[in-house]
Amino acid sequence: MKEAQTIRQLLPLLKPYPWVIPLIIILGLLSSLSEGLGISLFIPFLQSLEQTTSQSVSSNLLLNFLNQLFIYVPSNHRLLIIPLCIFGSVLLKNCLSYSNAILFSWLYSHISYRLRSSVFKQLLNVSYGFLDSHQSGKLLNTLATETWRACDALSVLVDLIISACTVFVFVMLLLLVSWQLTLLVAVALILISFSIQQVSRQAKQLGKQAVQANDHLANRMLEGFYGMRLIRAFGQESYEQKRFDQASAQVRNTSMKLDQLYATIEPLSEVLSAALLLCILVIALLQDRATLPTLLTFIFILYRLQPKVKQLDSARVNLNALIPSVEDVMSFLDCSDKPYIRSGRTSFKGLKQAIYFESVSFRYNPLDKPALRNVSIQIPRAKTTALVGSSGAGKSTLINLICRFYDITEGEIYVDDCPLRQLHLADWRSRIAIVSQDIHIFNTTVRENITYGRLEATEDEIIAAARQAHAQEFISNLPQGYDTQVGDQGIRLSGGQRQRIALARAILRNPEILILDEATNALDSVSEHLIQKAINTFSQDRTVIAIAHRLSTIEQADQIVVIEEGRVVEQGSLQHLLKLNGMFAKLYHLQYRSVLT
Ligand SMILES: Nc1ncnc2c1ncn2[C@@H]1O[C@H](COP(=O)(O)OP(=O)(O)OP(=O)(O)O)[C@@H](O)[C@H]1O
Repeated sequence: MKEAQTIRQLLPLLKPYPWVIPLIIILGLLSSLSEGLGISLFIPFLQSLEQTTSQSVSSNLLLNFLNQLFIYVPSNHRLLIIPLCIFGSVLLKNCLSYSNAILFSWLYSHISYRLRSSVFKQLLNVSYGFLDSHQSGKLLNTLATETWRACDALSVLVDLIISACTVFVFVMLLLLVSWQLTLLVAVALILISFSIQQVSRQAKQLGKQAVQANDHLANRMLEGFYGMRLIRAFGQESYEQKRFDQASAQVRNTSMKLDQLYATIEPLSEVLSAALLLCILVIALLQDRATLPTLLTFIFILYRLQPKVKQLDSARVNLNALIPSVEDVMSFLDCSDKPYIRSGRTSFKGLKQAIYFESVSFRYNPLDKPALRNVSIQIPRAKTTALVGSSGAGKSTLINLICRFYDITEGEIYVDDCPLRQLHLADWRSRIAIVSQDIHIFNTTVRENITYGRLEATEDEIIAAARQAHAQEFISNLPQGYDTQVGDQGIRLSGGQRQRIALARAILRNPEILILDEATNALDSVSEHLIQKAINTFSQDRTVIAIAHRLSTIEQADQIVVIEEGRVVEQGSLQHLLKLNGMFAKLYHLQYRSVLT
């Protein structure tokens, strides 16, 4: 049964609360029992109307039990006592159902919270390699939509359990009232259930299509957000609108089909059930085996059973439609098939001599060509190392490996004499700050953006960092100073201002190793001058690794590493490399000198 498979997948979610589902089942059973008892009490009540109770000794266990209940109640009091008992059981049933609903809402909110948190944690921990190979829209859809749908599956599961409890109790009652009629009902119910099964199969198919359509739509939304400038600049609004509408139409069509499918369940179930009820009534009356009160009670129980069976069927169909969402979230949370960057145990006390690359090779994917090949370099402490090379040479890859965003495929990186992989990851990264060209500015205040470098920094430290990054002046001219909201991606700031905020963030972190990925796009000369000045002061006595695009960085570097097609082709000081008259000298004269002339 597919439902059983889904339930098994949902079980890990329930693990932290092992007592809740048994409690829900017990409450569900008790509530069904009290409802069943309330309905059954109509038999002695109707019999007392006929005033036949005292003489009736039936072979029916249930009837005898109910008669025994009121044997000591004088018949003229029964008309009052029995309705009171019926009311009592209705009251009890509703109290138990209410408790179950409250318990479930508690469980639902706790589990959905845990699930969202686990999905986000997975997103933060899984290796970049995994993220690279998945579309961000798909990941966003998993986090934003499928997580909710997976929680809905849990809610449907609980509906299923409660309905199953009620159906179980009511079927037991029916058996006690008349097993022959119950058998007839059972055969008919199986037939009804079989027709619902067909609907259920279709629902699962549609559920899969719905997940795909949602993934696709989320992708289009993301592309729309991030590509907004490009779309407008290239006048592609109508093209993008068309692509978005197509993705949106797919979502509309699948969700409409799913809704239509859900809508068929109720009428289908009701028509088949009505036919069933009428058949039973006719058969029972023709056979004249049941007394009228018993028959009425049987039909009344059956009547109350109908919505429960319908609920059970809807729950099964819904559960099937939600299986793809559960699978999507569970497979994302499954740690066994994903790469992770594991932290080492050695704590990092500070760089003493150098970072050594020893015959390091790396490829992003096993089938890709290597991004770094057999790289052996030394990055000495408290010196500036400039990485130079043409686009796609492997400079950023080298930085990625130093930050351990990826793990090397061959060779070893040593921090002094300790392999990088053995260092405590958070320790190591806490000593690094990156000022990169693709700065991320959070949509919050200037202060929060700077404080991201060190969350516990004091106001004075924040201002000092901003001053050092030459950002204090423009920040104090902003409408609310440090409390100014900078907009999405810092849209309300200029490129140079964003860079200075990013620099202030790095300065506040007070890193031992500073990684600079210099902007290739030209900033205005004032901004560039200010940023360069700030970086120069800040770089003193720090280990700086710079992907160098500016002549000044190259000229101030203690060593230059030239990378081409993943290999280190030249290495040494500026003078040494110029004397070699090789690749760097060519690049230097062509690219950098031309900047001066
Ligand atoms: N996430 C990735 N997945 C797969 N391949 C990648 C990834 N990032 C980079 N590459 C590939 O690795 C090689 C080196 O790229 P890298 O980004 O290190 O170059 P780079 O020297 O920093 O270039 P640029 O100066 O243009 O930024 C390129 O062939 C690139 O296509």
